[in-house]
Amino acid sequence: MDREAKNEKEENDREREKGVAAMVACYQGFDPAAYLQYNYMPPRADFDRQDSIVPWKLGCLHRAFTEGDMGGDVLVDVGSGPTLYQVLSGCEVFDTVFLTDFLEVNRQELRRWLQGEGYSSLDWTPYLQHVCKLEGRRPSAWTEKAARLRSVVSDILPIDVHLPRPLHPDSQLPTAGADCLVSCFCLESVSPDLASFTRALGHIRGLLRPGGHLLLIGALGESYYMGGPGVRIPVVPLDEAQVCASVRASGYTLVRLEVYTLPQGMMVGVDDVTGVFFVKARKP
Ligand SMILES: C[S@@+](CC[C@H](N)C(=O)[O-])C[C@H]1O[C@@H](n2cnc3c(N)ncnc32)[C@H](O)[C@@H]1O
Ligand SMILES: O=[N+]([O-])c1ccc2c(c1)CN[C@@H](CO)C2
Repeated sequence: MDREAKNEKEENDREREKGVAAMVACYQGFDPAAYLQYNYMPPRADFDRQDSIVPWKLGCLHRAFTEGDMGGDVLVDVGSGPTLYQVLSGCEVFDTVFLTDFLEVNRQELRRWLQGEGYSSLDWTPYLQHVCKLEGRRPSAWTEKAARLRSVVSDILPIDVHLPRPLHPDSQLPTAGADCLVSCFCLESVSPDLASFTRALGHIRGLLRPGGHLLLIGALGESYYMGGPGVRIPVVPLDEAQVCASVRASGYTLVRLEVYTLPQGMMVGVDDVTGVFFVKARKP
């Protein structure tokens, strides 16, 4: 690499580090309870509304986890935040689940749920009941599903998707890697730009064994969201083509893309998201 190219690379690296550091600063005010209130209560989480976002997400995850092409023991959720919906189907398929997040406040929120009912900021019962219905079980089986999830969560780990190795080396992940990754509204919400989003996809790919699957849910057309009162967090605005290109450029085979377009009733003033994507991909 000649001197000029080396200088340009060093400048780009410095810019990238500044962008990532700025994102870290944005997240210092993240408020798990407020975030749950904004996004995981009606109308966005209304199980009686055909056009509600959360039932659409749960349907995508249920189909992806139960269509018969997944196997193994270990599921890792990347950037869990204070939410559990993303592993309610997967916990029936995998015997070991790792939840992960960058912030201790979110890891603490998840630990509170693990302690038992009534300790967490949101009542996840309607979610558990809805996924039981998707599985053809009676809604009252939600207590069995809650017990199953509590039994398979192996640890709640710190993670940073901007590191080439996002998890700490002694995180007890199998050497070969996880059998499945799920990640929802994380990478585009923590990356300063598209290149960083794509790089983070590459970093988490290293957590996955060859032949393992990635289930990715994220925001389309979003430039910011509120992570709490007065906590405005910038987001990389993505379109479908960029999502597919980044998934492929970071070394996955795209299995399918599903897209949800927000109706007016789902725009509640906490972000400017216009759609949600669901990607099922595979590490060759
Ligand atoms: C929009 S929230 C998504 C939460 C949840 N997965 C969901 O589906 O609602 C983004 C999450 O990314 C986490 N995060 C922030 N910086 C991160 C980083 N560098 N690496 C991994 N996660 C990060 C935040 O703490 C937050 O929980
Ligand atoms: O409607 N939802 O289910 C929902 C859930 C979480 C989030 C959004 C929408 C949109 N903003 C992202 C942050 O980038 C977080």
